[in-house]
Amino acid sequence: MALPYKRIIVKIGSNVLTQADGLPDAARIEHLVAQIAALKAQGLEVIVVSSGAVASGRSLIKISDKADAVTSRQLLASVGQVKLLTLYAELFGQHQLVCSQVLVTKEDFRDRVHYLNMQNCFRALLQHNIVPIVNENDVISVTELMFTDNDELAGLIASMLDADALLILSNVDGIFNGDPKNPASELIAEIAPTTTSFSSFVTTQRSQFGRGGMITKCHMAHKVAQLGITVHIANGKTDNVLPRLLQEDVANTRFLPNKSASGKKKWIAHSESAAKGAVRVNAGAKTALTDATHAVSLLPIGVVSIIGEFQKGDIIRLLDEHEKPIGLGIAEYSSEKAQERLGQKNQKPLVHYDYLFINT
Ligand SMILES: Nc1ncnc2c1ncn2[C@@H]1O[C@H](COP(=O)(O)OP(=O)(O)O)[C@@H](O)[C@H]1O
Ligand SMILES: N[C@@H](CCC(=O)OP(=O)(O)O)C(=O)O
Repeated sequence: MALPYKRIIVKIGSNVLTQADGLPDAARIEHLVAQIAALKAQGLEVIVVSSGAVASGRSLIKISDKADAVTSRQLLASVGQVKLLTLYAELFGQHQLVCSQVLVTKEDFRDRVHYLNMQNCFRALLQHNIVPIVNENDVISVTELMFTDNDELAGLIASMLDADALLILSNVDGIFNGDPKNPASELIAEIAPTTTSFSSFVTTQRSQFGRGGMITKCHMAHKVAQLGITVHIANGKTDNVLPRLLQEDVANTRFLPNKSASGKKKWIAHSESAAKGAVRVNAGAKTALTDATHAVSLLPIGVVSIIGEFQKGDIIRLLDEHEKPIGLGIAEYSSEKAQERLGQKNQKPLVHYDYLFINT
C-alpha cells in the first residue's frame, strides 16, 4: 500500500550525485529528477535538499594547490552550484516543471525573522507548484557557521515545513546492525522513537565524499522523528528508489515518528546553538518534564541553579542535576529574575510548556 504522504523532503547526498572520480553523475541526477517528476504527477509536494555543488565545481575548474581547504570549498561550491542548478532546471524543464534555488546558512534557522521569511517563501514556491532545491550557502558557511552536513539542513527544512516524511538518499540501503560491507550484517527495517543509542552498530566511517557520516544521520533522524516526521534512509543509486519507497517496495530504514509537536516547538528543538544560558533542574522537575503523558511548564521551584545570563525571550538549555541536557525552552523572564525566584513556590513558570522542547 502507498505511504500516505502529501509533503516530502528528499535529501540527495554527495555520494549519490558523485561518480567515483569525484565528478557529478549526470545520468543519476536525470533519473532522480524523473522520479521526482513522477511523484509530483501523483500530487505530492516535493522539496529537494541537494548536495553536489562542490562536485560540480570540480568538473569546471582546477584550483591552485596553494589554496587552503576552506577557500577551495568556497570556490568549487560557488562555481559548481550554478552548474548543478542549471542541470536541475534543464532536467525538470523536460518534465514541464520549474525548480528554484534556495541557499541557506545555519544562522537563518537561529533568527526567528529569517526563519519565518524562509518558511513564507517555501510556502509560496509550493503553492506555485515549483520544486525548491535547497543547499547550504557554502560560500558563507565556513567552520562554525556550517551545518554538520546536508542531513542536518534537511532535518531543519522538514520540521520547518511540517513535512510528512524526510527521505534521505545515501549510498547504502539503510542502517545495518553492523558494517554494511559485512555480508552477515542485516538491514534494520524500523527504528522506534525510543531508540537513542546507535553507536553499538553504526561506525564513524563516512562514504568517500560524505561530510557527516551515518552516526550524525541517525541522530538527526531520531530528532526529526521525535517531532512527528517519519524519516527513511534508502539507497539513492537503486533504480526508481523514490516511487518504490512510497510503495513500500524497496529496502530502507524507517525511523518511526513520535506524536506531532507544534511549529514553535519544532523551531525550539533545533535552536540549541542559539541558546544563551542554561538552568539545572532537580530530579523531581526532571521526572515531571520528561513524563510524556502530561504537559508541564518549568517552575522556579524545580530549578537548582542558573548558568550564564539570559533575557526574556532567549532560548535556554535545561540540564539535569548531572548537567545532562534534557531540553530547550524560551525563558519567560531574565536570568536575574530567575535567580531571585530560584527554588521558590508559587512563581510564574520560567519556561511555559508551549515553549518547551524535551528530548525523550
Ligand atoms: N551501521 C551502518 N549502516 C549503514 N551505513 C553505515 C553504518 N555505519 C557506517 N556507515 C557508513 O555511512 C555511510 C553513509 O553516510 P554519509 O557518508 O554521511 O553519506 P551521504 O553522503 O549520503 O550523506 C555509508 O557509506 C557507510 O559506509
Ligand atoms: N553543500 C555541499 C554538500 C555538503 C554535505 O554535507 O553533503 P552530504 O555529505 O551529502 O550531506 C555541496 O553541495 O557540495
